Amino acid sequence: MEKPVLHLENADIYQRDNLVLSKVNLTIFKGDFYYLIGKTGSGKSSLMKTLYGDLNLQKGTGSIVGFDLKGLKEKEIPFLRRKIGIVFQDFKLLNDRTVFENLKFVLKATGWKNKEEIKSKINEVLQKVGMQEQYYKNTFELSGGEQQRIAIARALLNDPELILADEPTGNLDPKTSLEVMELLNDIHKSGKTILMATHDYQLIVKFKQKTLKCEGGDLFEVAQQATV
Ligand SMILES: Nc1ncnc2c1ncn2[C@@H]1O[C@H](COP(=O)(O)OP(=O)(O)OP(=O)(O)O)[C@@H](O)[C@H]1O
Repeated sequence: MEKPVLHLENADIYQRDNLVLSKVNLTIFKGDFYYLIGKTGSGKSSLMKTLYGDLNLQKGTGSIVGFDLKGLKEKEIPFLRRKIGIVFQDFKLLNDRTVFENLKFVLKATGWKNKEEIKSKINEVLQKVGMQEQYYKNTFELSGGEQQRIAIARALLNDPELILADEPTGNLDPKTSLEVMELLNDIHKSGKTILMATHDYQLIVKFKQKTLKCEGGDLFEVAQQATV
């Protein structure tokens, strides 16, 4: 049987000593797209943080892109993060450099050395997000939507097995949110696996996907019509 990209079994998600989500069971296969919804404070970001190694998995079992989350060692985290692409609400770009330098920084930090290969990879991901003309700009010169496109390009650099997007449209106006969502939708259609936390009901209705909900300390899958 095909190995899942992400598998959690009876996983307890903690913030310090607080149990945020209990006994989470979740399996995501290559090519899946899941929304993660739930009220403020219901545990979406805590789950995401556990998945990218920012919070420890203390109880239960979990594997993600071939890494065992239980007992994940500090030194393994950079290697885990090379195999997942992370997109944040606040973009988290380096604002003292250009678009090109932001992307080059990540490639260099993940072992890329050849100048031509670096240039060609950066060109490839910028083309995917429709930003190839803007490579020389400082990131602070870009609009929010453009910054998020660059953050998505950055997430694609190492051809990740899974993209974790935590409220990627949370700082964007409704029209720009739709454009960024269209981009994520295209990336999904090209074969990528995506888990996206969102509050944005407009997007959930327009781009129907499987949906997980955090509520009352539980995580469960909901039918489309029950997502409100
Ligand atoms: N750094 C922290 N230390 C302790 N508790 C935290 C921390 N961050 C979040 N929490 C608590 O964990 C619980 C879940 O928060 P979390 O940020 O995962 O929710 P969320 O669903 O992502 O919310 P939002 O939609 O507002 O981003 C909340 O009760 C919150 O107060």
